[in-house]
Amino acid sequence: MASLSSLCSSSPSLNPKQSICKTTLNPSRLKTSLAYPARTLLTTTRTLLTPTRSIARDIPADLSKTNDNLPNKPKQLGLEKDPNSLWNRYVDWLYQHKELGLYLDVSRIGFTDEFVSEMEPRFQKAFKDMEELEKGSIANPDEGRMVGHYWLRNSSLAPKPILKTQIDKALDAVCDFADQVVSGKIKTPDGERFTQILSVGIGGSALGPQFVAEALAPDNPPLKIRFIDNTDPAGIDHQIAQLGPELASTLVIVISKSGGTPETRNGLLEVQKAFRETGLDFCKTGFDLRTSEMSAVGLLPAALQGIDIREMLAGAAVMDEANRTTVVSIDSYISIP
Ligand SMILES: O=P(O)(O)OC[C@H]1O[C@](O)(CO)[C@@H](O)[C@@H]1O
Repeated sequence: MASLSSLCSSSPSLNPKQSICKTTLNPSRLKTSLAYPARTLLTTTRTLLTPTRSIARDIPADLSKTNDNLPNKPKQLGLEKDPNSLWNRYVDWLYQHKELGLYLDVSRIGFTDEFVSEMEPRFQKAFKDMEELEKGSIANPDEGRMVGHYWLRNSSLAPKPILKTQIDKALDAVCDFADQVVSGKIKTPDGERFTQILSVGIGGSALGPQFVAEALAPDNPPLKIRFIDNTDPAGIDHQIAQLGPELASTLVIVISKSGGTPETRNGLLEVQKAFRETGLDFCKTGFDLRTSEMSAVGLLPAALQGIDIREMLAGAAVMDEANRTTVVSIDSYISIP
């Protein structure tokens, strides 16, 4: 059985030197660190903060002064008012992907048929560029980087066999680690199950996991997740205070693609301090990754919440397939009968 101490020292699958994405795509690495409490001498003195009320709620907006009342406002082409035209436009422009149960209604966006025609060459260029990206073209010339997001969803698309192997191995490692945490094989140093995840990261290193947690996590996930995604000291204190005694069974995940973002480091230092103040050690391990919601950065928090990440990837691959169209027209949309 994997133990926490072995994990903290050198778990082979999580060893930075064996990172999949680090050596795969470019030297710039995303670092994801895991930290665990080492003791449960919990004597927190932090108190919950009283939520403040937004001042905007106290000042009613004057809705009589909308843009519609401004003189000389140019008529926005493409915004139909007639109910029949609106319905036809809806029927023409509603996108539906039956397998995914996805609907996208762009009919209320104020573009005209002429605009769509004018943009056609640019659409075609975008489709071509996407095709090249999937094949491994350099998308970031400064850093000589390929963009492998599509391969994460379907590793057989990776342009080199070694990339495929590395992607598959990383996915296995994430699944294995998450399974062991969720099943309780990997425990806190006191032999308790982990109950909480605290994700520390900012901007792109927080938004994907936040979105997935909101959209896909079960109502009662095996581990609940919370985020420190800004530098607001009161907000950080609030997150830590809300953990209460469960700080002792919290798995901290620190995400940063550069590894040098001051805000993320501040968050990490604050969490470390909270551990220290409550008598908990903050032992670290880490692995280097590429930044993408569909890389370990997003997959690990998702798997720890009980989300079937292989299914999530399969769904994304189906959406990728749908996006490989080269047609932007009402003909490519499914009409409402
Ligand atoms: O992932 P890193 O390197 O910590 O960088 C985070 C920063 O990168 C961005 O995600 C994109 O530039 C910002 O929103 C954020 O401040």
